[in-house]
Amino acid sequence: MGSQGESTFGHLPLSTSGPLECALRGTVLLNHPYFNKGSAFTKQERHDFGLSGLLPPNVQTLEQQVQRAYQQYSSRQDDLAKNTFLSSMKEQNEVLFFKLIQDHLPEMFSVIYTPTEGDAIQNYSRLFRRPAGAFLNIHDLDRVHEDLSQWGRPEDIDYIVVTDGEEILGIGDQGVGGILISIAKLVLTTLCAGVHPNRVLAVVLDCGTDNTELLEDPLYLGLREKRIRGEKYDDFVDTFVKSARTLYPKAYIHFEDFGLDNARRLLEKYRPDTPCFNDDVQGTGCVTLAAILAGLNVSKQSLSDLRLVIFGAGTAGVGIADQVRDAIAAERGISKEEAAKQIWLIDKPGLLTTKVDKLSSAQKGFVRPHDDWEGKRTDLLGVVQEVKPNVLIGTSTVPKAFTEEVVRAMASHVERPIILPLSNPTRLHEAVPADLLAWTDGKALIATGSPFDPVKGPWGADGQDIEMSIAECNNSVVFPGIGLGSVLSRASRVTDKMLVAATKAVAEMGPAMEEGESTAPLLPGVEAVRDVSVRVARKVIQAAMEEGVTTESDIPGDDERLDEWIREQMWDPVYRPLKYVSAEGASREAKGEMMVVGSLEKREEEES
Ligand SMILES: NC(=O)C1=CN([C@@H]2O[C@H](COP(=O)(O)OP(=O)(O)OC[C@H]3O[C@@H](n4cnc5c(N)ncnc54)[C@H](O)[C@@H]3O)[C@@H](O)[C@H]2O)C=CC1
Ligand SMILES: CC(=O)C(=O)O
Ligand SMILES: [Mg+2]
Repeated sequence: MGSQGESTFGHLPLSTSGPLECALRGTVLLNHPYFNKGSAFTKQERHDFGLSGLLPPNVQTLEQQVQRAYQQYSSRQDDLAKNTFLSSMKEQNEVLFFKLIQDHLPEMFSVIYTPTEGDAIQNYSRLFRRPAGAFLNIHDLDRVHEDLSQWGRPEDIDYIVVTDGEEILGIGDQGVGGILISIAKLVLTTLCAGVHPNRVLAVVLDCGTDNTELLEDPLYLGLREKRIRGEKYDDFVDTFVKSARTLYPKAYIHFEDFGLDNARRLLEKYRPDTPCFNDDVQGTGCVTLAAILAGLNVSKQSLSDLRLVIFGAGTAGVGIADQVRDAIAAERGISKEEAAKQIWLIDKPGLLTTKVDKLSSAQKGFVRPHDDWEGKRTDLLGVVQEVKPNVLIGTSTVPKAFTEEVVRAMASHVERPIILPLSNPTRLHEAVPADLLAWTDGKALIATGSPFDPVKGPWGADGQDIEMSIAECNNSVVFPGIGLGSVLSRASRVTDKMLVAATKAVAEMGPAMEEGESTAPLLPGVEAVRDVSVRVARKVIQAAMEEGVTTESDIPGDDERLDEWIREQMWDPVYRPLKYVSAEGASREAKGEMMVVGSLEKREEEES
């Protein structure tokens, strides 16, 4: 990037401060979301960039703009309208967009992410105003490289999120609308981990859709045909990965919301020689293991005591099982096969035993011998009664599957049942916290896939009412930090040890660990996200160094300097002074030829 300078550490940082060179003027500048400051352009800038007469005279601060934007946001009738308002603001003024959300993160998190983003994705073709991100078409294999090449030079992209739209946020196949999950995850990497918003790329691989509602919708914007699978699909994904690697060799590739058959298969294919990560498998595995570790800390148990039942053995469920199994094996010094015996997976046929047909290779590592279960109930209640688990996880998309009977059966065997209903969006949760607490007399240790309000009840030491905060157990707690650490260290791969390090960092920052309080949330909340990301990134970088997979040479050795090095490179939503440069010889950044280059059409009604 043209305006980058040397950092105090003597290497080229990802984000910088100080004046920003800009070759745009007048309305073109006002319509460019990266450079636009709206009413906050200073008098000097208005003079230098030909803005006089294009703005009302009062020069305002970013804080005043945030105040106005928040009022506008609050006046929107419902969460989907708020989500649309924010998307529109992102197209007008990026700094204001990120600053507004950063200042109201606990309130807005669920509007920019699950559950509201799920509604926006379901309505993508109806709400569509302007395109954002890269749309790749399975029928245009020979165009993939060129289509992808428009987003910058080799050094311009740090972070790519790609989806094929098949299994979005628990709402199933959303076809081309999946582009919005790629965009939402990138917004979180910037908000939570300071990844530069202009150095990222959102991609959807359009392979058709099996969602009949979309196929029948005349306004649907994606390929109107059944999903293409098999060799053609694999060639398409492979062409994307190879093109991305060639065009943007430094970029980290984050796979999101691929279908069950593909998520793990693709991860295993590309992991050995690509800096890539599957959030639903690995991110979910890490954050859930962190919640379990925090819960066991409260119940004064360890991984050796763990008896884990997972309801819904799909991408997320098996991803969690893998992560937990590996942690047990490491802690107990036993084989993975032995460690897997502490985990029971349930899917549609009931408990996965050797008698169940059509098991995926990933599920096979966790099957129980059929003989052990001959004549026993293998439904959720039966398994809970038999196994007496201390941890129960839901990744099934079956709402209310954790019934009162199931939960009471669990609580009758363990003092502090750890219960994690993780299915998104909110309406698909296997149970809601208020019920779980009521059925367990406030004993349940809970974390949920989408955010929930605190729950009040008579669970204080002397029976007095207390309010319990409910931790959100969502991969968003951990993937931004893993991505930041991988990008900053330019890791050539994301190894298991890097993931374990990330998990430990999240677990140790959870209030339940830090405060040792039995009513404290199991995981850190959104208000702590940036600190969590710095810690996760530090641990990930240190693990990457131990593994010998870093390609960045200037990484400081000690914790304090490393934290400073990380923080220094995190992007912050602040206005930088603009310095006019003529277009001739100007950098691509100065000419606005970067990621967020929007079309110059008239903007939405919102003022910025
Ligand atoms: N909180 C978080 O960080 C995350 C939450 N999730 C959520 O987890 C849920 C599952 O996601 P994926 O694993 O990607 O989907 P998936 O489709 O791969 O897995 C769902 C599994 O549940 C099983 N299932 C469906 N009905 C069932 C029933 N009646 N009894 C038992 N099993 C049943 C399915 O057969 C499938 O194996 C979604 O709601 C998703 O939003 C996923 C990733 C991260
Ligand atoms: C959180 C997430 O990644 C999912 O629900 O798919
Ligand atoms: Mg996901």
